[in-house]
Amino acid sequence: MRFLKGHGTENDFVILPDPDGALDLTAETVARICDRRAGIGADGVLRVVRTKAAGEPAVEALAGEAEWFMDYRNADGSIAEMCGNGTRVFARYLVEAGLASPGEWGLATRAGVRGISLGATGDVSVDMGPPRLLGAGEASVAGQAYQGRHVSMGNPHLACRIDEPVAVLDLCRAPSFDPAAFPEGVNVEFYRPVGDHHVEMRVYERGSGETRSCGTGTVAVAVAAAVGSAEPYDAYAMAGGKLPRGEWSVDIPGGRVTVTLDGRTSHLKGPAVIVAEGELRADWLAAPTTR
Ligand SMILES: N[C@@H](CCC[C@H](N)C(=O)O)C(=O)O
Repeated sequence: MRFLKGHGTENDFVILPDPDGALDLTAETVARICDRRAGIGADGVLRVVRTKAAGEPAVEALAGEAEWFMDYRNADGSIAEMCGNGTRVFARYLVEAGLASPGEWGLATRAGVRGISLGATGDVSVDMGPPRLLGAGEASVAGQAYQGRHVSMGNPHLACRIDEPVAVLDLCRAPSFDPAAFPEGVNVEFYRPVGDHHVEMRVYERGSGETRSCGTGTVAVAVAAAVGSAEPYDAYAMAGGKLPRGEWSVDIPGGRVTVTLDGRTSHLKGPAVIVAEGELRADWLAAPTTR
């Protein structure tokens, strides 16, 4: 099985080209590939498949709008709706492989079609769609509770503002949250304002643990920071289309991205790097997991 390795602000992925949807990619195989000691190691897998061959009727219905589908899997093998950094890396791969042209085009995801904009080299910009503010939530780390905003970017986020530098948080263990409020699980971000329209952030991702960056999380944080505490939580949830405006710099452990909110939608801009390519051995793939 051919693979490539890439990252976007050190959120790293194994890319599996599967244009015709021939791969039977199980959760166990994804978890083995993403294992950082016994596999290649990654925060997730990006399966590159033609939208018409996605194998999921809701995605195949997008084939008229987007030639390619990003089938994103978390490191534990679970399936997620969206991955912001993944869209940039996926787009850079398609262009480098000659499967798409520099310019503007749509990419299918489980959260819908996302607008990609990129040149032959350099940063990739993605129209991430309108963030949805869904109310309040709470996460706890080492017995300390933090209040946050529930933001949907197609996938669920809980963006918690903290007053201390994000570096001091102990994210060796998953933050706890109310499973009744987040039945599908949640990606938990902690952010602190460090300047005008500038925040630092760390994230504990559903299905992958702490990562060095999370694109959908950076947008969720920019929205939470823009809304601040001035508005009651439900006011934004109920006010259709009343989204904030402004450009935000979000510092994550893996670098910096720019998030632009224009009152209607959100844009994420940042780097995307293809690092390596190779072949997964058939005998390793076929062998049972040994520890
Ligand atoms: N790292 C991603 C988000 C990946 C999915 C997430 N872990 C989930 O389960 O929702 C990003 O860059 O957005």
